[in-house]
Amino acid sequence: MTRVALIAHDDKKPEMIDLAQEHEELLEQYDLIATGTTGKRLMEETDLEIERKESGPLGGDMMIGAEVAEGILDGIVFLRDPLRAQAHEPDISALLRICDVHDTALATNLASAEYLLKGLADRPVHQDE
Ligand SMILES: O=C(CO)COP(=O)(O)O
Repeated sequence: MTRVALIAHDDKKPEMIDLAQEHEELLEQYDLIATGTTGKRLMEETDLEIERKESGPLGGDMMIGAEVAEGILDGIVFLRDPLRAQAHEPDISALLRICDVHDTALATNLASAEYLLKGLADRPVHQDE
């Protein structure tokens, strides 16, 4: 099953919730994971089942990065706040870097998130899945 991570910084959580509500049928087809608070908010506002990792500042980005390194994650929608500094910036940079290392699909704004979510639905499924 296609495995997708959803992450949003606080000021971007309303956008993430709108995105998930708009594409709920599509997202239901995916195995979803999220950082702690993003996952909690999404499950409150949609009927989606989401595996929650730690909150971002407590290591959630790194837990998702570990899945990228393991090769078990197909894509990430990470709605970052471009206007506010984050205390866990090193973790965020590490997650972005490991996505590039493993060529994992990563969308960091709404416009690209829509392409990513729709594109993953059309992608050829690997034989070992
Ligand atoms: O900080 C985050 C990503 O860097 C998101 O974490 P939360 O979903 O727990 O708010």
